[in-house]
Amino acid sequence: MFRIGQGYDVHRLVEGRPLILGGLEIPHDKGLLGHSDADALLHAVTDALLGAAALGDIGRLFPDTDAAFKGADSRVLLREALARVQAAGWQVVNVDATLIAQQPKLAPHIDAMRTNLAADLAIDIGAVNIKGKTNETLGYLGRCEAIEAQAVCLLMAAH
Ligand SMILES: Nc1ccn([C@@H]2O[C@H](COP(=O)(O)O)[C@@H](O)[C@H]2O)c(=O)n1
Ligand SMILES: C[C@@]1(CO)OP(=O)(O)OP(=O)(O)OC[C@H]1O
Repeated sequence: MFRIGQGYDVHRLVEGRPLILGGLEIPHDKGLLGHSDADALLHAVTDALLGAAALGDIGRLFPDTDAAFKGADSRVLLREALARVQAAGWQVVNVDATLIAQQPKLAPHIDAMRTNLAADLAIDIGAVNIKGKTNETLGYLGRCEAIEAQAVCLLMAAH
């Protein structure tokens, strides 16, 4: 049996924060604001996993009112979500994601992000795809006020 899940996240770009995406620190003059490290890509992937397994969403598992998650490494949150998904009898088949970022250019960092995601999801790098898009200068994404992530995930019954 197979199940599909979808995830979405957006975080505001501000000065004085590192830009963390896919578990990487990417050189940029601004970073994403959030309770955790604000890794929008990993949050969208986490929600896609949880969605496919009908296990709710990232904010229910890791509330942004809980001091335990302040400054949290989103890779740790993703691995914990994966453990819940696996405990419910599922394994990840593949993940595909899109990052909408007017700046910076993400292409040089895509493979390193895929490596991190593949490691955290315990799947082959060939089962992880990440795409960068600008927003053609339109709206708040186009004005570099935020970065958005969208993800889909396919799960397969483990047994
Ligand atoms: N932050 C980004 C945005 C885009 N790319 C790469 O550029 C290609 C063209 O993007 P458009 O938004 O103009 O369609 C896109 O397919 C990506 O390969 C990027 O690396 N980083
Ligand atoms: C990750 C959590 C928890 O630290 O906080 P944020 O970093 O603000 O991110 P968000 O995408 O709002 O997701 C859920 C949260 O509860």
